[in-house]
Amino acid sequence: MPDHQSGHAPTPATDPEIEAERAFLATARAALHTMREDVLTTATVQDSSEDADYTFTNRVLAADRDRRADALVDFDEAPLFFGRLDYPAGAIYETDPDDPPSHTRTTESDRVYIGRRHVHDAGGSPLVIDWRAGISAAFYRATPDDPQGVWLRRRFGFSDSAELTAYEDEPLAADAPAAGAGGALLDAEIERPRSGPMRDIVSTIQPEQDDLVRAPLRPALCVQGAPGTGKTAVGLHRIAYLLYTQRDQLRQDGGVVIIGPNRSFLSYIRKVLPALGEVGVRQATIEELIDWVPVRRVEDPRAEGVKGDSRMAEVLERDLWSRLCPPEDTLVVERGARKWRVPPEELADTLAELRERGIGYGAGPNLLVQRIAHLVMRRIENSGEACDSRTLTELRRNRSISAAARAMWPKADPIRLVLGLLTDPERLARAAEGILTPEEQEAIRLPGRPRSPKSAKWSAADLALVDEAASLIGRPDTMGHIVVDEAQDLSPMQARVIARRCTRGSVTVLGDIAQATGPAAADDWRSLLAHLGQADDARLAVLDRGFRVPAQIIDYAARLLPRIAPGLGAPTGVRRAPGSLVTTAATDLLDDVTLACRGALKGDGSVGVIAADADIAAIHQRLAEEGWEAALVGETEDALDAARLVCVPASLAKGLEFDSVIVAEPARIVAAEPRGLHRLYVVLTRAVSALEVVHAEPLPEALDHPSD
Ligand SMILES: Nc1ncnc2c1ncn2[C@@H]1O[C@H](COP(=O)(O)OP(=O)(O)OP(=O)(O)O)[C@@H](O)[C@H]1O
Repeated sequence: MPDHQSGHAPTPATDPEIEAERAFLATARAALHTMREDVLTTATVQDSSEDADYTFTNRVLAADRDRRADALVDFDEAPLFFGRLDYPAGAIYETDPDDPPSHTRTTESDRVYIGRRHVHDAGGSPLVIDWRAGISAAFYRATPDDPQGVWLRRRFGFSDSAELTAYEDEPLAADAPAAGAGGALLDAEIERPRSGPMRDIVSTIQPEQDDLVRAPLRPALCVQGAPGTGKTAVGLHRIAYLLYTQRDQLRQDGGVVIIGPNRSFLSYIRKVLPALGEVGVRQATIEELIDWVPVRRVEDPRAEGVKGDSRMAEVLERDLWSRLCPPEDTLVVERGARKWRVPPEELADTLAELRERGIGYGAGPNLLVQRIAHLVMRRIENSGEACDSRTLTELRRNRSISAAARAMWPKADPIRLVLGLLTDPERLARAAEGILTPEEQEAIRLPGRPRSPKSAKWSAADLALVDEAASLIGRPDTMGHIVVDEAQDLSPMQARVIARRCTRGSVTVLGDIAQATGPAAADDWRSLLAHLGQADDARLAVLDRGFRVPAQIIDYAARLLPRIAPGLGAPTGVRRAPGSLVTTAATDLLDDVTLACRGALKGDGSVGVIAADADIAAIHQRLAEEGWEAALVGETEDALDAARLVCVPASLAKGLEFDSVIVAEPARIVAAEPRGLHRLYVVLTRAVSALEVVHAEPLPEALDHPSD
């Protein structure tokens, strides 16, 4: 990172201002260390007896202590603070004539240091303020037009080993010291070469992003953003912010989960929240969230489209409730020497009345037993015999009554229910009549003739069906807040999976309609939000400044937009990088991809080679033969950490980024799937510095001859 202060002058290593800031950083680090030691040495044992309750309490207290200590770990590679706000003296801190001035409270100004976590000294005075605190918002939002009381904003520059090396001042009030043109540290941070997992952006969150990060828990927030506009970054920082402001409520409500499109992506983002001091957030794919059965099959796109359609919810509901079976015979209950009879019409009425109450299917059998027991008890009472609660308990356990209830309201298992429906054409035809066409019914049959859940080859789309069935039978566990990234790919049935888990409507939805590749993906946010149960009051926000991709590359990829998302405008790249885009007509694809890699590896940062799924293994092998250590995304979970050169199947490129990207044979990426052009748009927008498109076949027409 270049050294700059107040414009573009390099900061001399011996600059007394830098020395003073470094000394303060060392003080803050030492104070954080002491805070952690204090937590770790806090006694947690409440009672040393063997009493189970106390043992449990002790365990909870110890776990809480460990969590708090984890959140106070200082990171070698991340600076403890990254910014400073100067206010006129007395504006922030109360002045006590007995207190001598300090580094944060000088005679001219009150200084607020903004960092990853709160640090205070032994007397409890703040040294560093958590970026999520209310006062820190001005660091991200204050402008000369709206200084929010701030006199001067200072940003710090750090080396890779978190050594403070530079600062840059931005005067916000008219009487603040003037500075030259700033922004170099910000630009340098945004352009820093990429390698390994995603980093946090806490020091450079932009005002439009900050507005979303700090948006309240409700209403639901939906962010449409072009590639590289910071949606994922916003989602992760928003989680950290919400946990800071409403940790207890979120924990009580079931915690926070972030849902990403696949394991490689989740591995890519895994370090961001811990770097922000948040260690307990679950990161899962939607399949992991609803892992009813192991997924062993990739669904055919046509079947996936039908299985993901919300009409399947109706089919499942109809099939489940068709299991109710009004009795044909009179129920006879023997009790001692007497027999009590309930005719089938009365039992059928009871069944119908329960059904109309809108209870979950799973609650039915018990309630029905109770109702029938009551019917019998009333008969006993009418005969003059005195009954009490014991009579009712005894009747509820009566075998004839439970057998009748079981026959009328059979127990249901969600996995077996879906298995039965998708393997029995007649049953499916009954449940889907008037809802699915015969062709659609045919398309969603499970392959083979599986007899048991174990022998069936389930797909991810089947999981959402099982979850829907399970939700008709019982209630799933709910969560305090759910962030869904790449949400444009959710099928309506998957959206319903999420909707029923955030019953308080607390959800953040991030995505880009232009990047929707799922066969059942929505074409617009309003309809997806309706499936998420947020039709009425969700806030829909747009991010359109692209931080990842240089403008030249965005313009090139945006040629596809009129075809794939006619309503969406092209994003604005915040950087121009002349020469960042090269297209190479290859004579031999593998040779030319190899050549492109050789060139890209001469630069800094990561190199991603992206090709159609069917082609990537051959490319990977060829690069290995060249003697390069190339990782293959999808082969191991941490492929992105394993090497600088990474091969990526097009279907796993979503959400990832590399300094240089080489895209091999776009036409084959397009041809590989129904939404191939959308996939190509994703693939072309992964580069931070340079993109080389290598093609032996003609380029897709939309790219070669833009229609606008
Ligand atoms: N305010 C910022 N300061 C520095 N870097 C930023 C900022 N906002 C975004 N970035 C960087 O831009 C890149 C793209 O961000 P991110 O992955 O969050 O975008 P996205 O909108 O989710 O992209 P995609 O649609 O491709 O998944 C990341 O490297 C991120 O760190």
